[in-house]
Amino acid sequence: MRWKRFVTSVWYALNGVRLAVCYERNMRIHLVAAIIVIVAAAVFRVSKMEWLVLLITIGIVISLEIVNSAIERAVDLVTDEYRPLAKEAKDLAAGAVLVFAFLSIIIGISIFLPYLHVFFKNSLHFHK
Ligand SMILES: Nc1ncnc2c1ncn2[C@@H]1O[C@H](COP(=O)(O)OP(=O)(O)OP(=O)(O)O)[C@@H](O)[C@H]1O
Repeated sequence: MRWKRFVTSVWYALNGVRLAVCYERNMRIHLVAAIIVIVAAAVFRVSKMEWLVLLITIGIVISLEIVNSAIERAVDLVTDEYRPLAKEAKDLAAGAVLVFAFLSIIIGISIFLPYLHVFFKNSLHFHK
């Protein structure tokens, strides 16, 4: 049955997400950051377009972290000895996460900065 195979593969994929959340410290850091960003976006009532950019960014960071974890496991499966290629594979995968995590900080700052500016300006007026 085709749908049964589909449900099984979704189940395995969800297990992959569970493994990343349970065993990867960096994944938990990304999740905490994502929750903070989502709460801030709701509080500041960012525009629909900004919501989309934030959600895409969060999705890419989390997906990259899951792929990075998969590569780490695949490398560990091949060897537990010191191998220059194993190092390169792991460092390259980690580099991919780092590049996009850095970009996502810039995206977050450029979206929230105008809202923070208005917020602090208004609270200064309120205290005068
Ligand atoms: N078999 C290996 N041969 C050579 N260098 C390795 C090997 N395994 C890991 N390394 C190096 O050590 C670093 C740390 O490896 P480790 O397996 O602890 O993963 P990690 O990058 O610390 O991931 P995490 O922090 O998510 O556990 C790697 O980034 C890589 O530079």
